[in-house]
Amino acid sequence: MTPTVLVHRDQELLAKAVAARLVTRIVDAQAARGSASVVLTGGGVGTAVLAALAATGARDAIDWRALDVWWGDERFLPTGDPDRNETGARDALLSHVGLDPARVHPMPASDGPDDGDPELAAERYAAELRAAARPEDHGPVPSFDVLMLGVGPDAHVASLFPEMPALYDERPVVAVRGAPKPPPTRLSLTLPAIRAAHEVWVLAAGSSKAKAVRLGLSGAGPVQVPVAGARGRRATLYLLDRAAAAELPPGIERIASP
Ligand SMILES: O=C1O[C@H](COP(=O)(O)O)[C@@H](O)[C@H](O)[C@H]1O
Repeated sequence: MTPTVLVHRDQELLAKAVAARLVTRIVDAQAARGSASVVLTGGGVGTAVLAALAATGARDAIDWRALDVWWGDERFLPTGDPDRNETGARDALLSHVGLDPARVHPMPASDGPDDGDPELAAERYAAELRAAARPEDHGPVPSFDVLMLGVGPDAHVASLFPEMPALYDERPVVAVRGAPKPPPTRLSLTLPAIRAAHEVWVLAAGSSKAKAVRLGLSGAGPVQVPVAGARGRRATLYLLDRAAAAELPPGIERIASP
C-alpha cells in the first residue's frame, strides 16, 4: 500500500495537526473497542507532538485511563536521564494527563532490573509486549492503533540504523550496540514489530530530513533505508513540513495544508 503524504507549513503546525489527528484516532479506537494503544517516538517532532497534545483542549476527549502507551525505541540510560525518550514524553505530556500507570510501558532503563544488560532488557520488553498481545493479533506484539516514528537524516527509524544487524532480526525487540547517533546503546522495536501496527505515522520536519523522506518513498530497501521498511497494516502516513517534503519523488501524491 502506498503511503499517504500530508504536508504542513512548518514544524509548529505539523505538531498541532498530528496532535489533532492523534486525538481523533484514539477517540475512534476507544469508541469502537473501549481502549486504544499508541507507540511513541523520541526526537524533535515526536516530542513536539506530545507537547501540542498537552496544550490542546481536545485532549479531554481522550479517556486517558483506557490508553496503552508503548515506545518504539529507547536510549539505554538510567531512569530519568534527560536523553531518555521516556523522560521527554513524560515531561511533554504523560505527567500532565490521567493515564493508568499500569498501562504506560516504558522500555527498561540501564539501572533497571537487568543489571545493565541491554539484551536482557530487550527480552523483558518483548515479554511485556507478548503478554499484552491478544489472539486476534496473530503475533507476539499487540496491533497498535498508531505507531509514530521520527526519522533521522540517515533514514533511521526507532533505533534501526542503516546496515545494522537489527534490520535482519525477526525478534520484536532488540538491543542495539554501537549506534552511530549517541548514545551508542539502545533498545528498539524491529521492523516486524513496527509492521504489526494498524497505522504507522512517519513524522519529519526540516530540510535535513528531505533526503531520508525521498528515499523512504522511492522503493529503497529497508536495510539501506530503514524508514522504507516501516509500513502499517492498514495505513502508512508521512506527516511532513514543507522543508522535509522538498525532495519528494516525482509521482508521489501529496495533500498540502495552507
Ligand atoms: O535517536 C533518535 O532519533 C530519531 C529522530 O530524532 P529527530 O530529533 O531527528 O527527529 C527518533 O525518532 C528516535 O526515537 C530517537 O531515539
